[in-house]
Amino acid sequence: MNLIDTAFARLKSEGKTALIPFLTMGDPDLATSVMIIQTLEKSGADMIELGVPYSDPLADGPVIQRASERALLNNNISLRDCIEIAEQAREAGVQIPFILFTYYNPVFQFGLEAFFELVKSKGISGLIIPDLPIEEDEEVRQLAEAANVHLIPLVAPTSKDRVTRISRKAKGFVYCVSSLGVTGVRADFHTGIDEFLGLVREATDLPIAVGFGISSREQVARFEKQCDGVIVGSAIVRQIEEAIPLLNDASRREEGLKQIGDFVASLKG
Ligand SMILES: O=P(O)(O)OC[C@@H](O)[C@@H](O)c1c[nH]c2ccccc12
Repeated sequence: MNLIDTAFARLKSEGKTALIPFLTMGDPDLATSVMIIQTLEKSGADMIELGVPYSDPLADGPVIQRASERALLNNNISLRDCIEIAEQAREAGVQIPFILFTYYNPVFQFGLEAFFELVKSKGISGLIIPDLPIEEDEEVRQLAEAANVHLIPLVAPTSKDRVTRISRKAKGFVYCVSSLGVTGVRADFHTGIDEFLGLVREATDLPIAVGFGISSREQVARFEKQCDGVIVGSAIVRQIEEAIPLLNDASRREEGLKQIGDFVASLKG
């Protein structure tokens, strides 16, 4: 059994929807990332997407691009550092599942076998690689399966014809992208989003989660009816960005963490 499966099974029995925050690791620094992860769990996160900063985040909007730049410029953190953060958070008592979020290049550079050896031993339960299409993911999928790490696919409203093929191979949950374009807070979503979510629901027995552009309790509530999980990235990364002056001042760090935690708790309702 994988922590993601047990989390969704518990939430389903409670009639609840998972709140899944995303954060960029190493922003503003490694030690603070562990504290933010603890804060996210305390504030109601049911699992967390741990984002590996990357120099060319092609699918990311400005907020996450800036977070990646800060993490890479300030700390030049590596993929290994990011995975170590997951282990430190576990050692600090965080129980919720971790989903490592990385573009393919850092994994390829690291070496597939070595990557899954490391991931397996550090308590990572899921993996999202947004630029790895199913046509090229056979080797990664087999290694992930052997490491009991769920390779979670993305489906977009433009890929209706691929939903069935992608869902058939999916593990953990299916990530439904709510809108076209890059990540970032939005006022509204793709016009056909409701029937798209219905299409994905029909195509898989796995939980489905929706992400892109979600930043308020109202928007989370809107998707809770149709989805088993709601992913919030940029809105939370923006809160982290705004809190950096507090987080960097030891005497005001708790105040900064509370600011982030209160925002996440407000999404949970
Ligand atoms: O930031 P948003 O609009 O809340 O969307 C979630 C997103 O941040 C996270 O899942 C993510 C971060 N980078 C990505 C790149 C592609 C797909 C998804 C992502």
